[in-house]
Amino acid sequence: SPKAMEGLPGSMGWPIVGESFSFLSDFSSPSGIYSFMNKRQQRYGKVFKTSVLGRFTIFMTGREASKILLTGKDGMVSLNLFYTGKQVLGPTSLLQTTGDAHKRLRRLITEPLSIEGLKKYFQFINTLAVETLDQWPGRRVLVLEEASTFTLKVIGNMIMSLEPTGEEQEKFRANFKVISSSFASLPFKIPGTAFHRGIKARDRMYSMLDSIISRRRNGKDYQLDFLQSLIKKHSKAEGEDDEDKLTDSQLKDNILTLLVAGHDTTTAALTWLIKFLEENPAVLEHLKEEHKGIQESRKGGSNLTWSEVNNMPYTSKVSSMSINVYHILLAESSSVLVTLALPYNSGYNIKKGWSVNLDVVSIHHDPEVFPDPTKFDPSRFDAPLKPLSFLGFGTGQRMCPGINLAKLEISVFIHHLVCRYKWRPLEKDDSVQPTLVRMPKNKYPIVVEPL
Ligand code: HEM
Repeated sequence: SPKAMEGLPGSMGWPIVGESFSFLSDFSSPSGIYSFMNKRQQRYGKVFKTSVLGRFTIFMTGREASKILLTGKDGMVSLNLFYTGKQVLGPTSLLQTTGDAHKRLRRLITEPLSIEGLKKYFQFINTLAVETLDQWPGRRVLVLEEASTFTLKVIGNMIMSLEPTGEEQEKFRANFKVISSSFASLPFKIPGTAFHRGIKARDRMYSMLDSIISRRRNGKDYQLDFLQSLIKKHSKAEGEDDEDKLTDSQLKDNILTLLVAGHDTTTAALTWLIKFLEENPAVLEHLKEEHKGIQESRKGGSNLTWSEVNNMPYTSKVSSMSINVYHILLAESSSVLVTLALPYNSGYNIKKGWSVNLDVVSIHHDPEVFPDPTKFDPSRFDAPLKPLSFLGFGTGQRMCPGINLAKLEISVFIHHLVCRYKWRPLEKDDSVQPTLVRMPKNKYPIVVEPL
């Protein structure tokens, strides 16, 4: 309550609405919530309290704060999802577990996301990128929509061998979109609301998974995908009591978790990158040189190979750069599970149960690490960075397990895009959607021509 937070620097704003209006208006502006944070940091320092979107909360920034919240002892904080997000994802989602249970679950469900695990999906991703781009010339392309379809088809295929076209794919996409838009909706579960539609779509998605799981178990269907390996290696047989194995509910909750955690993030990263390349011609030229070089050094075959995609140093820096400048996830929101001392010798404690946000945007603007923080300069990744200064994929026990997949999808797509096409935007509008994952409001419309 505001009373418990008395004495802490910061302001709770107006009764009920708190500081939500200034938060939301800064959120949708091109500079994002950085201006909200920056104004308050100037006034109160690196730790301040506020009241936004119905939550009394603390924002902290800086590497010391990240150390406490991200790399501290496991079980000190848990992810602070919205009520609707928790309900939609289900109680056994990786995002809702902490401590040893989190470690165990994470080991089981993220196994196929290792570099070696991804190798067998490379050809699918490569062909899909070529086929997607073949459809781009000669029409108005909404990059955000196209990137969304591409990343969803990739993950649908990896998880359950969904074909990129057909009735099953359409149903899967329709349900996923409804689930996704209910994730941070108002918490009213009555017919007609986004939350109610989300729960219904989640139930339909789970029925679809139930029937696939049952076909796989009784041998009517066999595929070399993520679901098959989970069923074979890690799922509980009836009556079995092995903590290291998953029940069917855990399996479904966590498949949905991978879909939700991996989709909007990769879609946004790919879209921002394409936008930034067009706005930074020198970087685009340098990137093209890397990719043309790869093409020219190929003897005979014209297809991108697994070893080539793992050797694109400039592309890797450019991808990190776009995440660094354009912050896909702005803050990490946690609930504190044990009382912790606030950093920077402030003398205050954060009490058990409080909500704390790590402001990642300000960390990425730290002039001591990034002297010209808004400049699109991939050479900033030439030398190793100071620990905890780039948190685009988080760090510590909860560091993003999808980092290799995201980088693979982006590198393959960008390779084919810059080798074969040029593009220009149809509108100049830098506004962003007021959503959890930062995306361009106009979906970045472009026209494309073959080179
Ligand atoms: C560019 C794309 C992506 C970005 C920027 C991103 C970013 C992040 C960040 C910042 C976290 C929180 C880390 C922490 O708390 O320290 C996270 C967690 C997570 N990400 Fe990603 N992610 C991306 C792609 C993916 C993909 C493709 C997948 C999987 C298909 C994925 C699955 C997850 C999961 C399951 C978690 C939760 C991990 C846990 O709680 O242990 N992400 N991601």
